[in-house]
Amino acid sequence: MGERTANVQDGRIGETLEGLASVIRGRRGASPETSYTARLLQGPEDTLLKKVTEEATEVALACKDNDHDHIRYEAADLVYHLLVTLERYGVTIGELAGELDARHR
Ligand SMILES: N=c1c2ncn([C@@H]3O[C@H](COP(=O)(O)OP(=O)(O)OP(=O)(O)O)[C@@H](O)[C@H]3O)c2ncn1[C@@H]1O[C@H](COP(=O)(O)O)[C@@H](O)[C@H]1O
Repeated sequence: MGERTANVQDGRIGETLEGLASVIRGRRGASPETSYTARLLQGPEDTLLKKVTEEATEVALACKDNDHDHIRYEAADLVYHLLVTLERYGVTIGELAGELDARHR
């Protein structure tokens, strides 16, 4: 089931990431009272940076358990928090793609 879900998404990961990045960008001016994303974007820098570090650790722990569904779940948490981090520091998805493409051999 977990594998199947992942495979269905494979063909449109770019669309998914762009869509999520766009939602996150739109939360720049949202109220921190109603939006977790707005709290991360507008709150203390260290809250966001600590969160993205924690999420990376949670991916590593799920890998150590070799738990497929848990790895996928925590990876999604990490990607979301990474996208919020990129938005906060002004790095676009396009720039990220450019960096990755430039490394492609
Ligand atoms: N993709 C996400 C997303 N992924 C994770 N999270 C939040 O990130 C937090 C993760 O923190 P924790 O790891 O402590 O929470 P947890 O998963 O319950 O805990 P663990 O089991 O991992 O330990 C939770 O509050 C989640 O709700 C997200 N919050 C928002 N989004 C996206 O952002 C959009 C805007 O949402 P608002 O933030 O509500 O504006 C949403 O429509 C979603 O598309």
